[in-house]
Amino acid sequence: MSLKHKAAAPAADSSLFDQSELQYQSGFGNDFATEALAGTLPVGRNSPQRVAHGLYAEQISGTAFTAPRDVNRRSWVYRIRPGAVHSPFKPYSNAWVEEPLCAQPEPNPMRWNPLPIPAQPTDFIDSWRLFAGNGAPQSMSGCAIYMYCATESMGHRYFYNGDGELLIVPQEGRLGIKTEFGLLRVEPQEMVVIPRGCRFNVSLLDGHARGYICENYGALLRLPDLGPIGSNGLALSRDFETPVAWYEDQEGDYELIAKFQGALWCASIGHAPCDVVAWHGNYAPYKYDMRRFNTIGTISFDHPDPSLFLVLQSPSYAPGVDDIDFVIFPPRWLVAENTFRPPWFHRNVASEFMGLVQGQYDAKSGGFVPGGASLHNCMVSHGPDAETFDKASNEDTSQPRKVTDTLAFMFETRVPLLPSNEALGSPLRQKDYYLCWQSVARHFNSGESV
Ligand SMILES: O=C(O)Cc1cc(O)ccc1O
Ligand SMILES: [Fe+2]
Repeated sequence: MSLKHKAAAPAADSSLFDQSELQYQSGFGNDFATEALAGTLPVGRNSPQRVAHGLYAEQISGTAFTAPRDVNRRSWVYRIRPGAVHSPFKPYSNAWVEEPLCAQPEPNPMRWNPLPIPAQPTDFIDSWRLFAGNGAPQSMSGCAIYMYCATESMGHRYFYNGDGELLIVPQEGRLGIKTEFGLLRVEPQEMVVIPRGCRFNVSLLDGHARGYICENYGALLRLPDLGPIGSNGLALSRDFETPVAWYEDQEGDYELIAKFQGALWCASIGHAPCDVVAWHGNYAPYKYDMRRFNTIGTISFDHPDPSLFLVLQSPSYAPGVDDIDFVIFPPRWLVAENTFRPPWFHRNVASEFMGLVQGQYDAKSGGFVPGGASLHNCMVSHGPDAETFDKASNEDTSQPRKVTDTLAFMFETRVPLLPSNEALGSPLRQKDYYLCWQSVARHFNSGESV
């Protein structure tokens, strides 16, 4: 049953995001305080007997009440109506959540072409396609990986995800995102994280939009420790941007769609859900411009492990082992001498789902295209294709070389990723992907040392 509300996006929506400078607060996981109406935030307490301006106080907890202070995340929001004011949720069926994961995945490398632009008008929420996943919302560990390709703004439809936080990586088309915590405009080369439970609405600012989503059921994404790198480097805390308070005060026919325990639900709601006038706390959406990543690599020899490209991690209970690593491969100098510079041939206990936002990835001469994806599961052999291998083994490594105009990324997971049946059988799947290694030549000569 689809309760899809066909109301068009209010005209004001696109102009909301037109402002060249939306305001953001800086710093990863900071304790923010922001008000759209001066004098709203209570001073010295969270829940006064009566909140200023006749608002309601509501706490949104993203971690256990008793989580250690350094990982404890919660925010207090002061809103026109409490979140509970909506009609009961009813099942909302939509193919993308019902799509099963393959129970018996094959140990083959896999690669897909980009999702085409849908022929039917499709908004952000209806456009998700499940590609792979592991774990389960019920155990609060693991993830699901989707790709989206949408042609319509969400209008009066809002969404929240009770199963996990959403890491969204746009590949084409800017997104204007209204959230309970304020407005975000996100463009390709940026990424955005919407916390579990946060209500939001996506407008398309460029006609259509395509990208990747990692739904994280487990521990909240955080910045990694830097160890011997020191106090600066990789993604810098100050470059993470969280919106300032913004609210809509509209009555009308709205829909609130929820994802909860692997199913979609829909409730009607008589007002626009982003009615938070002020908030404070450290549980809120944030975006990050990946062009700001301080990429660190070797200045001597050898190709380091890609953990050096880690932006955010969702830690597991095993020390040093993450449920999810979000890793990026931005433009960078390659200077390693007497080194095979691109990614090496390898097999990895972790499972690697990759996407390409722009340009060419340095391990592949073709086939891995912007908007496409690849999956190299636990211990599946992969690495540079034959052409890349030949080129890199003959490159003059006494000269530095710059890798430019490129941005690839990887969702790397601790447990194997089960591809969806839809992804396995999709016409987008490059069934001939394995061929890119079949012409890797035999050079063995027992009489020569190099
Ligand atoms: O292309 C890949 O497979 C991702 C990757 C990149 C790299 O530099 C080293 C290891 C690795 O898995
Ligand atoms: Fe790899």
